[in-house]
Amino acid sequence: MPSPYTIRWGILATGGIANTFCRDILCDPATRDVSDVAHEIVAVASSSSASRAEDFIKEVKCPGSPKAYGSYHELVNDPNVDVIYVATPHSHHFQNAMLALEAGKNVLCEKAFTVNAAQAKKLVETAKAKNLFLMEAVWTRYFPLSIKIREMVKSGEIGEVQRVVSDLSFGAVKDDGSYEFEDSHRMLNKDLGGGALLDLGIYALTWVYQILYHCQPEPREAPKVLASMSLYEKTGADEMTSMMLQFPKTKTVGIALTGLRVATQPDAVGSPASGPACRIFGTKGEIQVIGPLYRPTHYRVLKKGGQPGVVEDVKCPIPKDPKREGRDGDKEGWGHGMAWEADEVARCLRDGKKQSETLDWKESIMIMETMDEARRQGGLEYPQLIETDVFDPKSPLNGGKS
Ligand SMILES: NC(=O)C1=CN([C@@H]2O[C@H](COP(=O)(O)OP(=O)(O)OC[C@H]3O[C@@H](n4cnc5c(N)ncnc54)[C@H](OP(=O)(O)O)[C@@H]3O)[C@@H](O)[C@H]2O)C=CC1
Ligand SMILES: O=C1OC[C@@H](O)[C@H](O)[C@H]1O
Repeated sequence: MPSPYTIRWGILATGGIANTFCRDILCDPATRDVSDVAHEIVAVASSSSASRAEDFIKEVKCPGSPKAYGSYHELVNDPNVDVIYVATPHSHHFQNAMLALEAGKNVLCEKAFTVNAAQAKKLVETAKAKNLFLMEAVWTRYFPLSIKIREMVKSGEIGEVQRVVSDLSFGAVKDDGSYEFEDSHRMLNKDLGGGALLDLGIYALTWVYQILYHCQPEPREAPKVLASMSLYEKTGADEMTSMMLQFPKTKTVGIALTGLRVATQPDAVGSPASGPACRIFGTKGEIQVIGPLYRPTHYRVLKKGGQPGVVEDVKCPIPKDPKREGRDGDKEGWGHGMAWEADEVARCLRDGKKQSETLDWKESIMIMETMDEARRQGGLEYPQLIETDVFDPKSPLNGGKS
């Protein structure tokens, strides 16, 4: 068997999702039936210090001898790195991804891609000009469950799809109504691009887009957007955003909901008892996706005229790597579902592709435009430092060092 195409990752930031991502890409690809590509972590950077990067390398039990850097600048200039994973808060994505692209590095950037569409366009222009790969890390799109559902929609399994309703909301408030997060936390802090829309709303929109936009035949049309938003009185970040997307040519409608005060599934995350988090309505039936919509592992197909109570009920568990030690007492081993998007990056690099067909630049920009429009209607603006589309390698968001 030919050896897998192995890509060398540089990890930019050492927070929660960087940890999960690294553990996932260090799982044996065979556990998810992958043999054509593989991953290696060759460098990690923390804006705090090189010793924080060293600690992180130990935390994720990274094999080999990855470099530990105390600045993002050093990381992007490491000649051994093929691709940078940007895992900072939303506020930082544009400046950090530009830093990497300007240094000639391919980029996988966490969601939401940027703070606004103008920034996303600048990233794309730069990737194009420098002939580099660039992708927004919406991992959910690469789940086998998502691929299967898009195939069912395209093949007409539930007839013509007319409507999608999707919701990703956290009930993150205590009994006294105050938030479980500090106001300075990235979920609520406008300096870090906080609020429901950029953090969670992107997934509700992902489900609308991957069905009603992505499954359209070319040329695909952009939606008209009507939004309602309520802002948290203490920080001004959005705590509830509801969007209606109308695609006039196909006469379809998507409703994307997100919020921090009420939960999609108040009983338990992943519980079907609270009902599906996404409903895809077709003329011959319906597909229901059980949440959470960022990491779904369960869907149902209901057919028109079917026997009452008889549904196709499908579970898609995320493979674990039994050879890796359990995480935080998780005896099942590692594997959270993030490796599929990393496999896509590896295949694109191997095949010389600069963007992923599953979430291409045009669609990422369009989703940012939808969020811009929701923010315009809702009156949500972020500080100029994080809204600017002017790249500054010395920006405090890049660690302030040149
Ligand atoms: N795909 C998914 O399922 C998930 C995606 N995310 C996305 O990942 C990104 C990061 O989220 P998460 O890992 O939860 O965030 P964390 O706060 O846990 O980590 C963010 C990291 O960014 C770096 N950073 C640099 N400047 C700042 C700053 N001013 N304030 C805070 N952190 C800073 C820090 O790393 P260092 O000090 O090493 O530089 C920090 O550890 C977000 O875009 C979020 O939307 C988050 C959770 C899940
Ligand atoms: O992307 C995400 O998915 C999981 C959530 O817990 C997190 O807030 C968000 O950033």
